Parts: sequence; C-alpha cells; structure tokens
Amino acid sequence: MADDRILEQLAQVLESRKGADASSSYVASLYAKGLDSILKKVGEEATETVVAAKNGDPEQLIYETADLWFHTLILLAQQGLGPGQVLAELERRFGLSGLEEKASRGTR
Ligand SMILES: N=c1c2ncn([C@@H]3O[C@H](COP(=O)(O)OP(=O)(O)OP(=O)(O)O)[C@@H](O)[C@H]3O)c2ncn1[C@@H]1O[C@H](COP(=O)(O)O)[C@@H](O)[C@H]1O
Repeated sequence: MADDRILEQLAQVLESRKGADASSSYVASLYAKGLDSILKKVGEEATETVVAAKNGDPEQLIYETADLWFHTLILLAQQGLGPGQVLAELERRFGLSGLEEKASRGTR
C-alpha cells in the first residue's frame, strides 16, 4: 500500500525547487519556462492518460496517470496552491454525498 503522504511530501519538494537552478532540476526548468509550458505538459499528459486507457493497458495507465498527477502538482505549486486544498475539496464533496457517514458505519 502506497504512503498517502507522498502528495504532501512531493509538494514540499516542488516548493523547494522555486528559485532552484533550472539546469539541475526538471521542475525548476519547467517553472522557468512559465505557465503556458506547464499547461502544455498537463495537456500532453492528460492525452497520454486517455490513450493508455483506450489501449487497455493497466500498467501504462498507472504510469501516465502518475505523470499527469505530477504535472498537475507542479501547476498547483506554480499557482501558489497545493494538494491539501484539492484533497480538502474532495473530502468536502465526500461529506456532502453522505458516503462519509455510511463508510464510517460500514454500510455503503
Ligand atoms: N515524479 C517526478 C517526475 N515524473 C516525471 N518526471 C520528468 O518529467 C519529464 C517529462 O516526462 P515525460 O513523460 O513527458 O517525458 P518526455 O516526453 O520524454 O519528456 P519531454 O521531452 O516532454 O520533456 C521527464 O524528464 C521526466 O523525468 C519527473 N521528474 C521529477 N519527479 C519528482 O520530482 C522531484 C524533483 O525533481 P527535480 O526537480 O528534477 O529534482 C523528483 O525527486 C521526483 O520525485
């Protein structure tokens, strides 16, 4: 089972890359290229994720989804946001749907 703190840990690394040397860090090089380049990568990775799903290849789908999540985290960081805010929004929706209560009672 993967450690679900990885998103926050990765977000900390992404934050630390702000102002880092672009020649030694992929993330810093993407920050240096600016928002449009980050958005282009997010779009590409989303397309590659769709293709992986259409190909019916689970391993490729996991790999491409990781690329998509990673580049989305870079986008959030560049915009001064982080995964905590997205997770809080998902948690809020989960609570609104009533599933949270049912899950805690073990009756889905
Ligand atoms: N998770 C990743 C990660 N996933 C993908 N990539 C890089 O993202 C780039 C683009 O990925 P693609 O799949 O699109 O590869 P590509 O199409 O061949 O590359 P492009 O020509 O499109 O740039 C590649 O150079 C990958 O190495 C990543 N680079 C870094 N990380 C994490 O980010 C941390 C900080 O990285 P640095 O800033 O490089 O130190 C690392 O410790 C890792 O944990």
